[in-house]
This record gives sequence, C-alpha cells and structure tokens, in this order.
Amino acid sequence: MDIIVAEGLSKVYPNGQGLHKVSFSLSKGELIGIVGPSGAGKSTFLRLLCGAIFPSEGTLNILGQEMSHLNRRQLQTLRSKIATVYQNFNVIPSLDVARNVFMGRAGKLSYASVVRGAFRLTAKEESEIEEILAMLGIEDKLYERCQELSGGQQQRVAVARAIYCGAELILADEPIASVDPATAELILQLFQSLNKQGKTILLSLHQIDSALKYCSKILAFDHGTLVYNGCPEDYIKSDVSKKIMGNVPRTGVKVV
Ligand SMILES: Nc1ncnc2c1ncn2[C@@H]1O[C@H](COP(=O)(O)OP(=O)(O)OP(=O)(O)O)[C@@H](O)[C@H]1O
Repeated sequence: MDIIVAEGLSKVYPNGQGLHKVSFSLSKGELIGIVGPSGAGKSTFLRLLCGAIFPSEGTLNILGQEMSHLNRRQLQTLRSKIATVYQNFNVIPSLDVARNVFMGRAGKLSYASVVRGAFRLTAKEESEIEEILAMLGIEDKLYERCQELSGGQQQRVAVARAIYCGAELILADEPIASVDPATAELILQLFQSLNKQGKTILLSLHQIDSALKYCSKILAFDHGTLVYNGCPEDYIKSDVSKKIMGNVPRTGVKVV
C-alpha cells in the first residue's frame, strides 16, 4: 500500500531555490534514507511531507489524503499521525525533558489532557517516557529543562518525542547530526526496530554509510531534483552516487 504519493511536487522559494517536480511513491513499512549534498532539498522535501510548508506546484497524497484538499482542522489531524524530528530539534527550552516528550502526543489528546500534562504527568505516562529515554541513554535527564541540555541530548529528546508520539509515519531530518558515533548507531537501531514493528520512516542523513547500512530504499536529491529512487545496493554502484559522494565523507563501511 502506498502511503505517500507525489506528482510533480515543487516548492520554489522566492530566490528560485527549493525542490523541483518530484514524483515518487512510497509503500508502507519502508525505511527510507534521504541523501544528497547540502542544499540539495532534503529538508524542503521533509517539510513538505509533514505539511510544515505547502507546495508551489504538484500534488501530494499522504496516508490516503490529498494535502491540498484539507482544511486547517483536517491538516492538524493528519499532522498528528506524522512524527517529525526537526533539524533544529524544536524542543521547548523552558520545559523539562518529560514534558517535551509528552508533547509528542499533544495532537492526539484533548486540550484538557495537554494542559494537565503540562503540569502533572500520570505514573503511566512518566514510566512510558522514562522507558524511551532509557533506550536513548538519557533517562537521568527526565526532569531537566531542555535549555540545560547539550545539542546531542536535545536531539535525543526530539527522537524520544517522535517515538512517544506513536505515529505510523516518522520523518526525521538529520536525526544523528549532533550525536557521537555510538549514540548515532543507537538511534539508527531504534529506528530500525520501530520499522520492524511496521512504522514507515524517512531519515535525512549526511552519513551515507549509515543510510546504506540501515535503509531499505534510498532517495537521493541534487540541486532540488530527485536523482535516485531505489535500493541501496544499486545506489552505491550508480553514477549519481559517485557524483554525490564527491561531497559527502564516507568511512568505508561495506554494504553486504
Ligand atoms: N526558507 C527558505 N528561503 C529561501 N531559500 C531556502 C529556504 N529554505 C531552503 N532554501 C534553499 O533551498 C535549497 C534546498 O534547501 P534545503 O534546506 O531543503 O536543503 P538540504 O538538502 O536539507 O540541505 P542541508 O543538508 O544543508 O540541510 C537551498 O538552496 C536553500 O538555500
């Protein structure tokens, strides 16, 4: 079943940059690596998919719904089914880690529950959140304010929030950009295990080796266009990858 279908999808910023005429479809249950040099259009692509920005042209169907046909409320409902890890983490600095993670479910809860959670979490909510933080090695930060955390710790909070959200579609923009290699592996393994549980996951990654190791499919962008859509094994042999890899460091991990 296709859960994302795009036809001629474009987002052109006033300076003429952006994403140009992207057509593709994605099946449920894939773990997609989005690769390409800096400025290729990866973040623009993910921001379009989560409805944070709107296309200049083309059509985009997500989870069976045509984005351009949705009113504000319908768009909100659709967004609540998509978990997004933003490049800048998007955590609320003055809130503690537990409440930042709790807010991952805000779109699915009643207004009263969100307000209650902002003051007091139930024991069940707290233990669920703690369990996710433990998987990411930051359970000791449960009640620390996000503004007191390092960039890498905030990135893990953003990943925890996406996991806690329970969405069937997870979009993560460079989710391992600010963490050490061991934590990066931990995060990618977590995404892999969520994928095995049936979640569809799109990860934008500068670490091409990680994309090849963990992803079932690669989407490569260059200068705002989709230049590759297929399996990792063919990508690594393609001319496209040779061109793109000129800009991206590799560490020599073999694809098996
Ligand atoms: N808000 C904006 N206004 C104008 N131009 C923008 C805006 N956002 C992105 N761009 C331009 O669109 C192009 C694609 O940017 P985008 O952030 O999608 O690339 P990217 O592949 O995610 O890059 P990186 O790997 O550096 O994060 C770039 O040329 C960028 O300068």
